[in-house]
Amino acid sequence: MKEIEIKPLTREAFAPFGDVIETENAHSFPINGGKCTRYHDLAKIETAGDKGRPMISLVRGEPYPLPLKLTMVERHPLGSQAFIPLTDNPFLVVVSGETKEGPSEPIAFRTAPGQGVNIARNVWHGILTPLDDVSDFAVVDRGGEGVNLEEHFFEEPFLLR
Ligand SMILES: NC(=O)N[C@@H](O)C(=O)O
Ligand code: NI
Repeated sequence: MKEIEIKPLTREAFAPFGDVIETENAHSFPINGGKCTRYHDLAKIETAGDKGRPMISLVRGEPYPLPLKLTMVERHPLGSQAFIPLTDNPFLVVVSGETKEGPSEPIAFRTAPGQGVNIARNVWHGILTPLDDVSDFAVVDRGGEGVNLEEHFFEEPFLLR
């Protein structure tokens, strides 16, 4: 099994796959008489297809142990998908590029406390993978008609560590 090193998540490294949702180095400005700071326009929500619309859900996820055997990735052809942690627990973000034969070798990131991600439409990714403890997330993705899930199972799994 080929091993993949899990790296810290950065906006730059994740840029080809979507957005990192965090306050660090974000465009921000005071609102409400200076009582709040707005970290503005951090991610692009994409909703394509018939009756496409953005929707917000909450997800409570069980943690996965590491090293993790990655057998598949998925993608959503009709919309983006954002995971915004509601705890300080880290989670694993796995993405793959696209080749003529399908997803490329995956890249694995570990979030810092509070970091979220918005996975761009049609980008191959691993399913939500909390680490360390049960974790809650706000999920912003696409509702509407049509099939918005495509899965790819690797011939050989990868070991993420
Ligand atoms: N289905 C769902 O809400 N999440 C998955 O698409 C995932 O990427 O975890
Ligand atoms: Ni997904």
